Amino acid sequence: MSAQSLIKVPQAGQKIVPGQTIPDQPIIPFIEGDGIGVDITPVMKDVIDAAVEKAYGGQKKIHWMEIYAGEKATRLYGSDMWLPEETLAALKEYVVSIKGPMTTPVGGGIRSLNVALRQDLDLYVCLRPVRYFDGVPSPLKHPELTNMVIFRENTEDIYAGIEWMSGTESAQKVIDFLQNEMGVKKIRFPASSSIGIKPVSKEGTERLVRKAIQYAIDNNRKSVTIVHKGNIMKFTEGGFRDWAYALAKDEFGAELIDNGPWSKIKNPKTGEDIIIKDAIADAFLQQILLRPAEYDVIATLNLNGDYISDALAAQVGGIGIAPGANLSDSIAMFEATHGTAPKYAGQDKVNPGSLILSAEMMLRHMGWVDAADLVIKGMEAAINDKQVTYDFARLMDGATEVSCSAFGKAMIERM
Ligand SMILES: NC(=O)C1=CN([C@@H]2O[C@H](COP(=O)(O)OP(=O)(O)OC[C@H]3O[C@@H](n4cnc5c(N)ncnc54)[C@H](OP(=O)(O)O)[C@@H]3O)[C@@H](O)[C@H]2O)C=CC1
Ligand SMILES: O=C(O)CCC(=O)C(=O)O
Ligand SMILES: [Mg+2]
Repeated sequence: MSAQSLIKVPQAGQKIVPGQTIPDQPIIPFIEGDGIGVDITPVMKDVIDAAVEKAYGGQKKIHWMEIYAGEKATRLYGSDMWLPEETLAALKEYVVSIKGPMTTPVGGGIRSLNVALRQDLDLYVCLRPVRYFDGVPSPLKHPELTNMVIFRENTEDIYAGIEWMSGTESAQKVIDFLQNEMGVKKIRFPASSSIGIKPVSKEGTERLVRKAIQYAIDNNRKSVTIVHKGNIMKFTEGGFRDWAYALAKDEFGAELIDNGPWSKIKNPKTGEDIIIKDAIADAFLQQILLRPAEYDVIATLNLNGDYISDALAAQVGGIGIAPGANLSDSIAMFEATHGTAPKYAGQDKVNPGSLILSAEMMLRHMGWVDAADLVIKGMEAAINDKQVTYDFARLMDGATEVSCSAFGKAMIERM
């Protein structure tokens, strides 16, 4: 890694320090992102600056600090510098940050930088709330019934990227080990198989499920559903389910309903029951379409969570307004659910809503609730006035299609 420093720390502004009051003038690092990052990131900053200015009349202000990863980093630091050391250091030091999407090639090439960031910073919760905004076009008759919050495990599973390419010495070694030492007889076509490993741990499951249940308690939600494929992958996905139920019992006092496995917790803050239940992933994917009102907080593994995120986003209008956060116990890095949408890059066309709503989550995380509320108000009003980007305009009657930047302006005018 290069020792050169390209990050310009803003002259004014202060670091956010975990456990201390958020300063009025925090420095927030941002990664622009590849592809449509160049379109959506500046719009997100403008909208957030306007909301903060309007909410606090200049008393509070974000000092944005650009840090680099992905293709932009390779242009600035050198051709193999996808994730410079100083970027990682800044994300750790400044604690709260936001990023645009980054490209991961299919098949060969670099491994996901997004996954690398989550693993290096141990951002074990991927938090993705899915809610409906009035007026947004949706394929469902009652999209407003979809109101779920996904807690996706963010550091383990097949997503950890432990795999070996077919035909390599390494793949052969693993196959030999499995066949000769572990008695595995079921690898079909062993001479040409690539092999991947799926680690799922008790600790990793427990810390994720603990956060999901605590969220349900703090936000007065009705249920937590553990989504897994534990009938087939018994010790990984099945382990996730069993450890999750056990944690609900041991740490939150969950009691079995009838003979189980469903259980319930009395919310200590409201006295209401929170149902702890589970669903097998394939059945869950059809039920969220047919009976979405029955699901609330979702706790799931990494790959399931990836699929479920985009599927649920589609139910409420698509990944143009699907926000998210990656969280550890001390660091929060916000990012949209969608990727770099390369065919639209640089066209000022796509919906900046996902990244703006990710920043809205960031404002709430900082306790800047008035500014966050203004962001929601601006978005609701722009959609209500049918001033929307192409993704909504193509499905709405009487809409005016506006550009990415014009949607940001439409939001600001309506705060
Ligand atoms: N966290 C991250 O950084 C992520 C990165 N990626 C990476 O992004 C790259 C591209 O992935 P891909 O599979 O094409 O998925 P994308 O999410 O980038 O795009 C898929 C489709 O979703 C729609 N879409 C995405 N973003 C928006 C937006 N802001 N506004 C409106 N519509 C949007 C577009 O649909 P339509 O064509 O219908 O207009 C687009 O073609 C890959 O390299 C992938 O690895 C993927 C996901 C997350
Ligand atoms: O890292 C990537 O390229 C894809 C990640 C992704 O799809 C997600 O986290 O939702
Ligand atoms: Mg995804």
